[in-house]
Amino acid sequence: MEKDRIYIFDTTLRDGEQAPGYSMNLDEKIRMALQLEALGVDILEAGFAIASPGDFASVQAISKEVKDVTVASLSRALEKDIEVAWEAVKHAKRPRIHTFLATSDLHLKFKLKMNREDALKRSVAMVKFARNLTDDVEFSLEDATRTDIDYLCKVVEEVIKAGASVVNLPDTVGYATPDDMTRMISTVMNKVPNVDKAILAVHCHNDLGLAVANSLAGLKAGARQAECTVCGIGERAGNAAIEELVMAIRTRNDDYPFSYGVRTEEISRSSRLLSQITGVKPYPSKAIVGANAFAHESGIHQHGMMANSLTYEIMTPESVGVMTTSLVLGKHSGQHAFEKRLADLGYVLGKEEIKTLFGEFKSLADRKKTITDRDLIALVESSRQSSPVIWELERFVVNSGNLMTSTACVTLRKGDKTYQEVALGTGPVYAALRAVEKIIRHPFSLEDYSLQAVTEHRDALGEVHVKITDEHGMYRGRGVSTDVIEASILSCLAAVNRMLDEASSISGGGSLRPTTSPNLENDMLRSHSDKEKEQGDAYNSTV
Ligand SMILES: CC(=O)SCCNC(=O)CCNC(=O)[C@H](O)C(C)(C)COP(=O)(O)OP(=O)(O)OC[C@H]1O[C@@H](n2cnc3c(N)ncnc32)[C@H](O)[C@@H]1OP(=O)(O)O
Ligand SMILES: CC(C)C(=O)C(=O)O
Repeated sequence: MEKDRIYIFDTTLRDGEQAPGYSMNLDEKIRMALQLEALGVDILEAGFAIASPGDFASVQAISKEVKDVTVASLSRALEKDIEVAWEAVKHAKRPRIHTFLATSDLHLKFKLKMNREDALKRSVAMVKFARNLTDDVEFSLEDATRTDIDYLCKVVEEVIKAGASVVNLPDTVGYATPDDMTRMISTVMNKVPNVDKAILAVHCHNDLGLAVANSLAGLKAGARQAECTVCGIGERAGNAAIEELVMAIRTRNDDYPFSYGVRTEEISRSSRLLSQITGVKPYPSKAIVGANAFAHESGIHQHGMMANSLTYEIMTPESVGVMTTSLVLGKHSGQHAFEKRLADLGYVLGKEEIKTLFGEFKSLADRKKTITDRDLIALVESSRQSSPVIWELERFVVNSGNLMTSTACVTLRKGDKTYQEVALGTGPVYAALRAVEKIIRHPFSLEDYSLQAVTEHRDALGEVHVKITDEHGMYRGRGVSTDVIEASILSCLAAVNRMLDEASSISGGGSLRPTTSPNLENDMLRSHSDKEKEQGDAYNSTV
């Protein structure tokens, strides 16, 4: 069956730009227009030429730049507006004048102060006036969905007689439901005798979140032009989103058997350019173009996706120009996705190692919103460094401020006993390390301390390297945590454990042998939830 062709009328640069925060300058509008051409929209409403000299200049420039798209300018039903609109679009390969007048009694009475008869006459006169300038004239009955249906049919009939090639029936305030749209378009299709001489269009606003559903209903009932914007930007709650409308038609083509000229693989690029220009990103869960539209974090979904992407995706990311689906690792992820990501990173790990790492990963994920590849690498690498475990961190509290001496209360575990000490210091790290020193009762000096972020974002993992010395040698330690004090204590304990291990092997040999620098590296990585688990343990004694 030959599918009906629908026409996509993009109004990102007109109705979209009317939304606060979305103004674009001339250069930005041209870039966006060229991308919309690449996207394959049929008609591009480049602006409202009489609105300002800047709008005029951009409509004119876009008319000269684009080649494969009809370029329209909006104009009120006034001769001067129509003349200016024509001046702006006349250099386009396919120019269109889009003129409009409200037809609902509410708008006529309070805004335009006109009666129905005068509005009808003005509409007809202005379509004729525009037709003297170009063959392609679109007329919009503003607030059509709140217009008396018999009067609406009359206006449609008369403007078509006057030469309108497209008649648009907007849901200007987003009041309609899909049933209303079906009723309105079907009535016009059935009652207006010359309706086949023009294309009917829908232009739906999203005040009730129904703009795309209403546009689909209008198309199904017989409209063949849909007016929309990239990401659904536009007045108030916006317009129908082009990407949602087209992908709904593509994905559900049996129910909406239309063909269209949009190249869907350009959708993501168009949305990205809009964000880049306006500085406004679509919210993450925005359909089709939001950052999460093809991202899966939960274990059950990730497991299904790894078996067959159809389990949780109704369209491929490639079809809208997104490179790939992403399996985001976070606290809801399962072991299947965790193992796959590690394999992708080149780690071939045994079952036991995976199990241990997965536990550490879950603890880390409780603290960090998303786990990046660098977090995973830090996790694996940390676990692979062998370290003697003598002292372990149980918990700590630090008190610090610019007008006080820092204090730290640290609790360490050795075997099944816990030990606690309080120490002062010039800063919280120093205080914490002094408390460690008091607990272990083995003096050492801190020779070197360095802190760096190993991962990105605000909840980045901090990595601390320390070098400590005692009378026998120098020992290194490394600690990783989202809390820099914790990373500092962990790195210190890693070095301390190495130092004590060395000392015990010396005393085991009967005397403390002098050492050269053992240059040992020792890593620790912990999470708060490990600590929480342990909080039930009682303190046993204090040194
Ligand atoms: C539903 C829509 O999205 S419609 C498009 C809305 N977009 C915009 O308004 C953006 C661009 N607009 C503008 O820059 C300005 O409003 C202009 C240049 C068009 C007009 O500015 P001003 O002359 O200062 O008029 P203002 O905006 O205050 O008032 C609108 C006037 O247009 C009249 N008007 C409104 N719609 C129409 C129409 N379709 N046809 C004829 N006149 C209309 C109003 O009755 C009012 O007339 P009045 O000045 O005689 O009272
Ligand atoms: C001018 C028309 C098409 C409009 O933007 C609306 O009614 O929302």
